[in-house]
Amino acid sequence: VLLSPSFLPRLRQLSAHFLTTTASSSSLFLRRTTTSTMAAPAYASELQIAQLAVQRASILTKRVFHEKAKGTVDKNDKSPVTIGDFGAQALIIAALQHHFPEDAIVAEEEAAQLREDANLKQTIWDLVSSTKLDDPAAEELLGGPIKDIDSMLELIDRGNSLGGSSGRIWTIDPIDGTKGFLRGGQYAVCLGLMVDADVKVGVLGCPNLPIDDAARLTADIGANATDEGRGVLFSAVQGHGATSRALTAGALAAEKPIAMRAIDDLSKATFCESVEAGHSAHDDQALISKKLGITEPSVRMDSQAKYGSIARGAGDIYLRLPVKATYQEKIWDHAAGDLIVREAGGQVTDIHGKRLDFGVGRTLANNKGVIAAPAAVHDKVLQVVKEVLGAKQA
Ligand SMILES: Nc1ncnc2c1ncn2[C@@H]1O[C@H](COP(=O)(O)O)[C@@H](O)[C@H]1OP(=O)(O)O
Ligand SMILES: [Mg+2]
Ligand SMILES: [Mg+2]
Ligand SMILES: [Mg+2]
Repeated sequence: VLLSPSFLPRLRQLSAHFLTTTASSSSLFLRRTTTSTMAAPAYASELQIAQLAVQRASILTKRVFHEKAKGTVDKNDKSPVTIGDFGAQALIIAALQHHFPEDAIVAEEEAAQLREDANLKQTIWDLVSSTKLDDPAAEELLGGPIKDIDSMLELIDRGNSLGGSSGRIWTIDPIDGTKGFLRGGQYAVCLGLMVDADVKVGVLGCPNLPIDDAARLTADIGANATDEGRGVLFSAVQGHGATSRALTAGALAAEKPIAMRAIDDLSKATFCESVEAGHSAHDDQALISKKLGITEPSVRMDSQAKYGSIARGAGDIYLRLPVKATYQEKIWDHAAGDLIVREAGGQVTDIHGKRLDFGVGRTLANNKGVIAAPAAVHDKVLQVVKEVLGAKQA
């Protein structure tokens, strides 16, 4: 068994785990857990690697924003994609490849465009090869630097899995909310692990959200702020709750459990939605909010930062009603946020009340729209969504 190929990745995980616990802490307890027969918490290794990988990729995105003229290039679908998206995806996949080489990966970007553009490729390589966690043990745990420029392209293309309903599949959105990122507003670096289509681990890096979990969402969230007091890393493991911690440039900061706000009076709820009117139906959402008795205007923000924000009670409800019947949501836009909200005491469904189905490929082909709310009031919100959308069809 020890020499079988399938045991090798596990062996690497175990030795990696030992390395962090001994290198980053002198705690006897931590060291004992790695050597005794005590069971490690579920997905502990996956969670730790995912958190550090997202943290390292977040450093790269911040560097792109601050150091570069944002490097916007056109993708075929005309969405803004930056050197940050490619660079962050390369760094995350490098860490996954190092620890879990047999896992499949569904990631948003692909390297085809870089292969044809030597300048762009070189710009991204310069960034990727010089972005490190400033904690040497943590950086070493992620496998250190990528070998060369061709390896970087191959790593980016490792994210081309078609997804599916069986086995271990990671999903990555290296920059979610590219438009928010370009505006200096909200965006998220997103990573989730699904096992047999069930999200087991979810991590969201939100460099422009306030660190303070108690900061309520306001209309100018993240606008033109400095980095001071900002940057949060949300995480969840299925069955083990959700947490937040400050996003750092090195080792992981101390974590705090997070929970959705208990709201018995829906009129006091804060609801959030996309900035982009093309991504969700602002008019329908305004009507639903009004019917729920909410008098405050919605808080508009880009990316899965919305999921993280409601999970920690900074807001309460996230509505994403379809604009076009044909658009299929992508799994990387929802996997981590779905788990984080549900582990914080929320419920996430589509507009028909169905849980999001991550097992049918790269898109959520079996779902339309998203409704995320505290579990106790989700049914009420769903009922109003159905009323409003039903009335439109009638
Ligand atoms: N027509 C659309 N409807 C819903 N979501 C969309 C649509 N077009 C793009 N998106 C995706 O919505 C996400 C951003 O959501 P939000 O508006 O909540 O910030 C992005 O991942 C974006 O994809 P892309 O990254 O390809 O631009
Ligand atoms: Mg995109
Ligand atoms: Mg996205
Ligand atoms: Mg993206």
